Amino acid sequence: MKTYLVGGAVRDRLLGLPPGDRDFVVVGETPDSMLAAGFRPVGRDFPVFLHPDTGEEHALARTERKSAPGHRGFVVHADPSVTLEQDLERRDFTINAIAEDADGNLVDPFGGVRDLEARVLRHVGAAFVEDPLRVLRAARFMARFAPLGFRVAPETMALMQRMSASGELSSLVAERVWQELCKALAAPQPSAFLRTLREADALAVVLPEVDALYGVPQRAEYHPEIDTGAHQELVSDMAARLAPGDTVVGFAALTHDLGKALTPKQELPRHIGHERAGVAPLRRLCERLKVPLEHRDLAIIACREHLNVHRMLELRDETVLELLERCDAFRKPGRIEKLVIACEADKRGRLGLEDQPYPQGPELRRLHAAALAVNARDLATEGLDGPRIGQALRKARIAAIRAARQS
Ligand SMILES: Nc1ccn([C@@H]2O[C@H](COP(=O)(O)OP(=O)(O)OP(=O)(O)O)[C@@H](O)[C@H]2O)c(=O)n1
Ligand SMILES: [Mg+2]
Repeated sequence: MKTYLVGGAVRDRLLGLPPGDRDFVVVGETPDSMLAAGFRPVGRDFPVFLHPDTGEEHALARTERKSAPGHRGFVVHADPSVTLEQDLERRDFTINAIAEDADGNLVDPFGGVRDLEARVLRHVGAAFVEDPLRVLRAARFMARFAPLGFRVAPETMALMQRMSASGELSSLVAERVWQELCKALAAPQPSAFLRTLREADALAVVLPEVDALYGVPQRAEYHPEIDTGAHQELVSDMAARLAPGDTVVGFAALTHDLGKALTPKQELPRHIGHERAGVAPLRRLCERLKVPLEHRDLAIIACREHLNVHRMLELRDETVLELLERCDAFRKPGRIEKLVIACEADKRGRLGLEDQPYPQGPELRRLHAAALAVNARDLATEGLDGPRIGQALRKARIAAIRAARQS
């Protein structure tokens, strides 16, 4: 069987990055011969099979890579006459179109190694336009590779702009868009995802709520030199630095200020009420992209509460408890940690404040731990019951918060 390693695994090894999933392409086989060799099929529309021992994905060489509405992946036609080169020709980027045989020899007909060395993300050929998702893929590769010095080739950017103008991007299914956004948030520089999509005129199509922040001035006393769009970029990159790979924190950091696009447009805006105004566009975005509940819930909390967390040191003990209650922090204790990091990213994601400490974070963690240590069972043994136990619990928690603050 003629099997080649292809795509991300070859690319990342050549870049000296740790290996991720391995994808293989198989030449000269049919679905039947794969099944006869013990491979297991994946899905219905994919000529992709799992290796009987390793479980790794093996795709038949194919000449079409169209995405179809309603399908998560490609509708493809594979037949045993398709050559390796024909398969590589229809892939997205030259750096993803390098194959490696079992002896470690590279097959690189489109100059992928050269582009890796030159740090260029370049489309392979005219077939690039077959899948509009590739505009988003370009952006998420930039989130990962911009720190290594990569840029998008001008001819590829021009093609991406034409793809955006064609309107096809709006036909992408939610799951595929969310998957690319998630990969960008898990990368070291999510801002490069946003910038690449903006340059390609695609951000307004796939994330209009996020796009709306560009051109909106920031509150003057914070950093008048940049707009709210640039602020969300800095905050997203800071979140990626403080919690690498944590897309729940990353999504909350990205979306915490969506409301600023809706607060009155003044020359020196104060954005009063933006934390409440942001919830509606955030919910809309989450519904459209079918954002998982854990991501959605933290993002809504961060949006509504980020100002309270920043004001943490001045809040009354009762208000701290209310903040914890609104975060559902007693039933979901892991949440406060993530909220704190998203808020820290907001504060430190400001020009000149990158290396400043964020004392509100440790303080909220400490008070949360103190309030969590009070439990209803202890109160029940004091003979309380029903609604009185709820009141007693709140009182005891407020007392615990006060004691922790004074200690
Ligand atoms: N729309 C797409 C999706 C995938 N591919 C090809 O299929 C390979 C594997 O796809 P995938 O695993 O999604 O991407 P990787 O490049 O492997 O990146 P990752 O490291 O995220 O897995 C890609 O390298 C590329 O050659 C493509 O051409 N067009
Ligand atoms: Mg891969």
